[in-house]
Amino acid sequence: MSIALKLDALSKTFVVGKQLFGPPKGRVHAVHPVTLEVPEGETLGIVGESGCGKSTLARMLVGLLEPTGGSIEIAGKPLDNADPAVFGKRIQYVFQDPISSLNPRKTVRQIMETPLKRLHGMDKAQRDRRISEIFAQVNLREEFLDRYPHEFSGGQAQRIGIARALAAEAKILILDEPVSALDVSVQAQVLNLLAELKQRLGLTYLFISHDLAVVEAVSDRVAVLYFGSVVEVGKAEDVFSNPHHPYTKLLAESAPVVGRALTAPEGRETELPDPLNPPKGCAFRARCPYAGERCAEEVPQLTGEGHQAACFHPLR
Ligand SMILES: Nc1ncnc2c1ncn2[C@@H]1O[C@H](COP(=O)(O)OP(=O)(O)OP(=O)(O)O)[C@@H](O)[C@H]1O
Repeated sequence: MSIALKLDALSKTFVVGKQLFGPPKGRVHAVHPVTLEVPEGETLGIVGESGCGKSTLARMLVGLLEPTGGSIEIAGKPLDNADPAVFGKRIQYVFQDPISSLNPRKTVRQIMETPLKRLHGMDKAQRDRRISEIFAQVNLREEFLDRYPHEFSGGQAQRIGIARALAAEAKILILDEPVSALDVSVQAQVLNLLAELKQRLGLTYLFISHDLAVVEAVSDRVAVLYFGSVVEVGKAEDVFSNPHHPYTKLLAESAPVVGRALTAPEGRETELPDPLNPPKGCAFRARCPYAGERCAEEVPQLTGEGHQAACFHPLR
């Protein structure tokens, strides 16, 4: 199977509190070096609490943020220093909040036309034909084309967001919490549509979400992010039913109540460490019931075949 997306030691550090004179106040390692391969046609779920680096990772993948280190390859071609249009044709982003991610001053037709003109140089007749084709694929009526984003329900607006991403003809979509702003009944419709499009168009998805139940249902594999690092990766059914990393177990036990604070064993921290003052060793150790001396000294790396975890005391 060929590899759609390959990340090699991809990382992002933000410099915060820049001063005119003197050193910056600090650095936030939002994404530690991440190495991952996503085979063509796979849905890779990415889960983790707020602040663990999901959006930073996703933004680097679509060229919205410049990586500090490492590289991104799509279908074997590096994307280093690529033009935004090159990113756009290879990988597209579907945003969490569909209505506010669409330009409120443009009609849906204008929104759809932009990528067709800019990325594919299509003339008017070609654009009209392509827009009709895409609208049929996402089950939207063409009469919607002359309306503005605020005239739509959340579910319709998310279909428009998906339609816009399809217009670029990219084979990889980053779905950033694509259904979490929608009513439960509409969530299922949008997830079914995404599944159908993936089959029909041979797409590869990165599906980012807080909602483990949704991620488990839609993903082939899952990567668990903690404090900017992938701490566990494996087949979706294995990762949640048989977690190897104590953090994944904590996440799985906290599901499916979205937004509920994670619980921790008595006497243990419940919060993420301070990103400006990261701990030495394993970033999860203050919350971990199994933490020992080695965890305070060394950063565990991903180990294992297929199902991998970055832990000195993995659960079996
Ligand atoms: N522009 C920035 N400057 C400084 N720090 C940043 C910036 N963007 C993100 N961060 C920090 O990087 C870390 C990762 O943030 P990120 O938004 O990627 O997490 P997330 O998992 O997507 O969170 P959420 O689910 O809330 O969107 C956090 O500590 C955050 O405060």
